[in-house]
Amino acid sequence: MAKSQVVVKGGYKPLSSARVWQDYLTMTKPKVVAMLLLTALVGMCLAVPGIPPLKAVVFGLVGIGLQSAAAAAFNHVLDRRFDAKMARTYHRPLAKGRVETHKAVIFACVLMVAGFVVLWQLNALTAWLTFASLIGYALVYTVWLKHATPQNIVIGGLAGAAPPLLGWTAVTGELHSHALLLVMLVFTWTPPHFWALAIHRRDDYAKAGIPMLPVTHGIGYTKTMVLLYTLMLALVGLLPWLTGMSGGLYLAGSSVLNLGFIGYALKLKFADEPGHAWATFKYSIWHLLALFMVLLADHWLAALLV
Ligand code: HEM
Ligand SMILES: CC(C)=CCC/C(C)=C/CC/C(C)=C/COP(=O)(O)OP(=O)(O)O
Repeated sequence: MAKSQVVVKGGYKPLSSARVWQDYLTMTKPKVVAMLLLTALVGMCLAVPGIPPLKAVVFGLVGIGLQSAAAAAFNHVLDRRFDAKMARTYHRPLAKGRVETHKAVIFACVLMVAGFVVLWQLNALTAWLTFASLIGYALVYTVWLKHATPQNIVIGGLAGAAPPLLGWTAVTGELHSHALLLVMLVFTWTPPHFWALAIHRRDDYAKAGIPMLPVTHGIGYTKTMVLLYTLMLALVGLLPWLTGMSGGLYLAGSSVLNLGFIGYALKLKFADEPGHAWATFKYSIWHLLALFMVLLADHWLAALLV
């Protein structure tokens, strides 16, 4: 039976085109890419005093979005056998065999090339840095780090942390220390974001033979690491204010958000209850969304006040 067919009474029926579209969309990890684009957009806005140029915003978001989606699709291809072993991922299009591997590879390549060409219209620096992030996630993390060390997501997290810098260079064509501060924020946020989920899904990762921290070092140790990284995030979170990049609104907003994250991590370590690791993971997503909104609000407030 062709993989694009399903068994029905009396024969086979092709998958509906809506289902096929849905599968290709799923391969791009749309919610993750949306969050990556938000951090890129904030990087673009913080790079200049007023509103960034429309061409840089549109081409930058489209290009970074296409390359991120390509990286996610490559991840689906390369991880399909591991995805098939985990309850969270066994229903994915490639793991289930609904999309054939060669079609997914072509899809990812088209997104990758299109994204590169779009970013090239802006500047070579952004095109190459974004491509490096794609390689970092799709190859270095997915193929090697993920299966090699429990520090996989710490090192691999650099690719996911890059979009604020990519947004910044899309607008200015140059690297800037303030853009690197934004990268540091996402980089420090990633371990508690992921390890909270990995605690919740520990048995899944063990079954698939993936050496995530709760599998190799135990849940108690991972909870300690989550707490330490939330404390580190609170310190890194002070840097935008200490360096004069952001003002009082940012300091107040980020402090509330970071203290909230520390609160979740403390409860996870010292007063855990069923479902709290999952709640901590969910909080991490709202935390990052709100943190970048606060950075933006603070930046525009400063522009209004001068
Ligand atoms: C190496 C770094 C990272 C790892 C290993 C990781 C891992 C994961 C995993 C496994 C999920 C799926 C959870 C589920 O079962 O629903 C997830 C969800 C999510 N991640 Fe991450 N993540 C990383 C970095 C990032 C970054 C940098 C961002 C954005 C800036 C991000 C944003 C999100 C969002 C928005 C979701 C929710 C998606 C949904 O609800 O479908 N992640 N992450
Ligand atoms: C060009 C650019 C900015 C690239 C970065 C692209 C990108 C999609 C980064 C997000 C990181 C992420 C979702 C990791 C989870 O992978 P996983 O394999 O551990 O999770 P899974 O088991 O859910 O697939």
